[in-house]
Amino acid sequence: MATSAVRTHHLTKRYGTLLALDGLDLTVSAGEVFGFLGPNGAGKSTTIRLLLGLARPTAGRAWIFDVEAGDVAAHRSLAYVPADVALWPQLTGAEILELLAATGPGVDRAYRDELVERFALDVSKPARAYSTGNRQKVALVAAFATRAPLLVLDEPTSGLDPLMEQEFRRAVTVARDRGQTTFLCSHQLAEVEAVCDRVAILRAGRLVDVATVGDLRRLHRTEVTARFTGPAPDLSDVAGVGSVARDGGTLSFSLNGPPAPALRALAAADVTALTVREPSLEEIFLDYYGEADR
Ligand SMILES: Nc1ncnc2c1ncn2[C@@H]1O[C@H](COP(=O)(O)OP(=O)(O)OP(=O)(O)O)[C@@H](O)[C@H]1O
Repeated sequence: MATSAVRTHHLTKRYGTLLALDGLDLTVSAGEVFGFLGPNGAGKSTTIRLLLGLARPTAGRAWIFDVEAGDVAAHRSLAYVPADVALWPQLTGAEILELLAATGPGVDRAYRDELVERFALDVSKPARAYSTGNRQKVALVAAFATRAPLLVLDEPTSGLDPLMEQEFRRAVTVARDRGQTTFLCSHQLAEVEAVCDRVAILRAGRLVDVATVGDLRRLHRTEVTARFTGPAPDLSDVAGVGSVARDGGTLSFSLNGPPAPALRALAAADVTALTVREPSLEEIFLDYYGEADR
């Protein structure tokens, strides 16, 4: 049995002179929830199109469960939710779910009914009457109800309200419990942080990092607050310490790298309370790209 759900080797896509994807090497293990992040134009959708066989690579290769991406057989293993869901306008939600069930890799009808309830989807309406969020719900219900081993989700929750976002997270967890793999492309960093085992960060077509959210946090700055009595600890020239701010008996600073030098400096003062806050994925993302790139 294949242990990788998605594998790419030097996957490259060029549009004229633009290098949209530059030698991507990636392995997503079967059963993982994998986040695929990057600012606009980083090459995320290009990667997905290559994985689905909707575009041909300029160089390199990609496999879905060891089947060449683009091979019709690869489609039997996956369900896809595009960023812009287009549905047949004259068909009702229920008819569309039936149509997708007939063409997809098998469907769990009982679970599909449960998802329709959970996502509060009125399947009696024709698709032309659906809002963006409702179209997205139809595609999500259809994908989550399949037994496809791989779910490829491109910005699947951009139109969903916070309640539905919770249902989405729940459905991803159920998929993981069933052993399905989720490849999730998203700008909702809190969502990625909540559901993903690992994340890949892409920038200008190149892979910047692949790591667990925990590992990323450890690599990035932590925010430290220390309350003290007596003279303020001297943190000038302490390795890794930056953005020091003092407000009366409270000192806050950011810390990069090992905490030992900062702790030694704090030990010299009478510290009464210490809080250490790990960065959110959003802060890590901004560290990589800077505010201007968002
Ligand atoms: N068919 C195309 N022809 C020419 N250039 C393209 C084409 N498709 C994508 N590009 C370019 O390739 C680069 C990567 O685009 P892509 O859509 O993969 O980015 P993305 O990471 O999905 O961005 P977003 O978050 O905005 O969806 C961009 O510079 C884009 O303009």
